Amino acid sequence: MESGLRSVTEHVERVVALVAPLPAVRLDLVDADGATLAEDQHAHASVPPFVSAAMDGYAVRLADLPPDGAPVTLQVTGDVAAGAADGTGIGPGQAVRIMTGAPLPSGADAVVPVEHTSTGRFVAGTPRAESSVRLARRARAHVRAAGEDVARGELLARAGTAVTAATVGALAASGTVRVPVRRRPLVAVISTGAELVPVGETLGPGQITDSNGPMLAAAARAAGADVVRLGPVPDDPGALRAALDAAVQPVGDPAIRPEPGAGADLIVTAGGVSAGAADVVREVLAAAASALGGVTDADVATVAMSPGKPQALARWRGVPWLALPGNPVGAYASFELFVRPAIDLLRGLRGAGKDLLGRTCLSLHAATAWSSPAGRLQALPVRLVDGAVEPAGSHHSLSALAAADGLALVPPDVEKVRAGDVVQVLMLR
Ligand SMILES: Nc1nc2c(c(=O)[nH]1)N[C@H]1C(S)=C(S)[C@@H](COP(=O)(O)OP(=O)(O)OC[C@H]3O[C@@H](n4cnc5c(N)ncnc54)[C@H](O)[C@@H]3O)O[C@H]1N2
Ligand code: MOO
Repeated sequence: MESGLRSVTEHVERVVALVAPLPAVRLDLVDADGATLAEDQHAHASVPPFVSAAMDGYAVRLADLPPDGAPVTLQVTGDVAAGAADGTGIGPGQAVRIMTGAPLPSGADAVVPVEHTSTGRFVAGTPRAESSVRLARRARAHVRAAGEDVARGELLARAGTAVTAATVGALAASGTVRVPVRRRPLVAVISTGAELVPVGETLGPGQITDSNGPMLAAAARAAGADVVRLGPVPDDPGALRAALDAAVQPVGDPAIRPEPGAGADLIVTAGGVSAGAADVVREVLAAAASALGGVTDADVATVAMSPGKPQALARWRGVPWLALPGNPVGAYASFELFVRPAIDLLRGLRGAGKDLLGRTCLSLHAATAWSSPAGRLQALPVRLVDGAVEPAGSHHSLSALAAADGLALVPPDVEKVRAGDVVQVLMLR
């Protein structure tokens, strides 16, 4: 480790100490996708709720069908469509037309698919004309038992997992209406820098387009957060303080943000955190002890990583604030290493805050050699080639990041990665 630098692991620990899971709220299931379950979810009801047909065909009594497979002619006494109420029953020598998902008539214990009967096929929209059908016993009964898909009381989804489309489907089917969840956190993204202009605006001399703001907002959304974007703010402490205040103002839809007075749950700034004369984040953090207030728990550090060395943590009016460096690749690497774990923790995801660096790494072989700075964890944009990885471009360039499939995380004590070495890769897509 380069002397005087804080390890990435220690910085992650400080991030983890700054944030806590959001409180659990009850949301309508249909609004809960993307939120995290706060309690295990069990099926309230069986799926299907009744014994039903698994095929379009005829409901029959196996006792009427010779075990040797010889065909028989049965009298067709009725129709049962999906959605029909119970009531139809069959007796000896009888069959009824039945559609997939319809309740099996009392007395029936098998369904013979229509294509294996003398009827051949049903014509949609045409009423039943046949009064009898010839068919034979099949190997399978084509009947779904009640609860075959989901048994009442069965564990369907665990606390600490995200509500996915599949979770919504399984819970809706089994009678869940509202769910206890931790909602998507609201992350305020603020880019700082006098040189920045918003996307789409014409650049004047010395100006560049704010790319960190849109990039970090996209990354936060992909990590399961909602985002409010502020700035870019100039290198003026008053302007930054105003943006930070705007971030913690109540915002949004009360249906999904039920706590009264809730603003951002996490603030992320980019830029202004290193040694420059106009480094506005440093300036606002340094005023922590002054009468201006707002900032508490300020913690400025140089972290043993490359890129992304200058970092800071604080609270703004109580809300956790992660200050990332302005260099775009450093800002992105900092997002993956520090902001994503904070979002995971706010969401209350299982395992969040425990093994943060190991969470989505793959062990992959290096396809070529590259060097890594002594004493710093290297976060290098890499691309996949035949299952191995190589640098995606020149080390700290945005074009390399755009081409990258992942970030190779090379430990501080490794200065040379050789072709064939195994490296840990945080996958980005
Ligand atoms: N004397 C020293 N100078 C620097 C050090 C140091 O230790 N001593 N550290 C360097 C490192 S490493 C980094 S990283 C940068 C980080 O500095 P800041 O966080 O203060 O970032 P800025 O100075 O505001 O910007 C750095 C760079 O990134 C561009 N930038 C900033 N914001 C955006 C944005 N939203 N979109 C696109 N590009 C952005 C900015 O124009 C600068 O080129 O400091 C080094 N200097
Ligand atoms: O920390 Mo800076 O992001 O190395 O370039």
